Amino acid sequence: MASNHLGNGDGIAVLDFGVFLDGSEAKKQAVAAAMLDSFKKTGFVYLVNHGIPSEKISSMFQWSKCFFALPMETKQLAPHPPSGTHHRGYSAPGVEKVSQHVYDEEDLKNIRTNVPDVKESFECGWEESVSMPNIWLPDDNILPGFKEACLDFFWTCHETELNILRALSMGLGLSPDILEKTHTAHDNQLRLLHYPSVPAKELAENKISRIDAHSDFGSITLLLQDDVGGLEIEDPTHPGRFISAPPIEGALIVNAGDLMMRWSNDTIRSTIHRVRAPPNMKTIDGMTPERYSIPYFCSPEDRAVVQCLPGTYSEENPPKYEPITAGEYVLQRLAATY
Ligand SMILES: O=C(O)CCC(=O)C(=O)O
Ligand SMILES: [Fe+2]
Repeated sequence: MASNHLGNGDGIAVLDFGVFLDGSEAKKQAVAAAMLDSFKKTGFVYLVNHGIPSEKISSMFQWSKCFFALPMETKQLAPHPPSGTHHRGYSAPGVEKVSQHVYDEEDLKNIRTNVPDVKESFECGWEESVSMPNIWLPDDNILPGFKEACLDFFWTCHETELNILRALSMGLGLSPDILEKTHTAHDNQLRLLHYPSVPAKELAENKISRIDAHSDFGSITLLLQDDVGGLEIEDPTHPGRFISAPPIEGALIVNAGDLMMRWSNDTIRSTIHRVRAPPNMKTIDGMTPERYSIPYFCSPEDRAVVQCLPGTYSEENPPKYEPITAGEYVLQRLAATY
């Protein structure tokens, strides 16, 4: 059932999640255990038969291409607000800069100017949210169907998220609904990402970046990528070294975020990852291929207090983190990205 893309015991496991969705209790438990094991070792797992229909995925990538192909002035009609804390709408290339725990304004400005992240993104959440309202193109006629497609995809991903959280809870030996219970407010974020074609040399020499090394903030992230490649994760056995997390046909990548790491008292890793030049890329006139990806960031509801779960600490291994509300932690990280 489990295989491994690196062909050894240390890499990211590739699991058949269909066995969890349809299997007997014993089979569910086996998938849950294998998933937890991969999260503990690498912070990542690949899932096939994850429950998101492949037609919906291709269609969402098509919508993403149509959106980013609009003229810049049109995309700017759904502008991401200047502050990182209202994380909705369109961000042009170079505007958002992902960094790892840098909060000083001056330092952030320097990082942003010296090595810009050459990507553009569109973020949305659930439509009725009052705390973080969506920002759409002002006229439905500009890209008819786009908003509906995003919202439909949002809810499809949410279902898969809940199944993954059940598996994780079971893996941790806890009641299957323990994590799900704090995710019913679906304060999640669907992100469409486009990495335009850029000069290969500048990317290879790190004069520009696609997305710099960072960990995700929330509980888990579901990540879909096209077949271009370039995603890398920090090698858990050699900090500072990165290994490739290549696209696998039909597979969803799931990675754990900082809140999951805190919840599990560091048993689960929130692994640093980045997007670099794709390996063995075919350039055209010195330019890289463009790349599209779709992350879906899952967060517990803002009020949820994230504290080490039963079974993850003991007298010899006390809790490493103070309890924090999810809202407080995520806002603190988001504020540093713009
Ligand atoms: O584009 C990717 O594959 C990764 C994106 C990512 O890590 C993020 O948006 O947090
Ligand atoms: Fe990420």
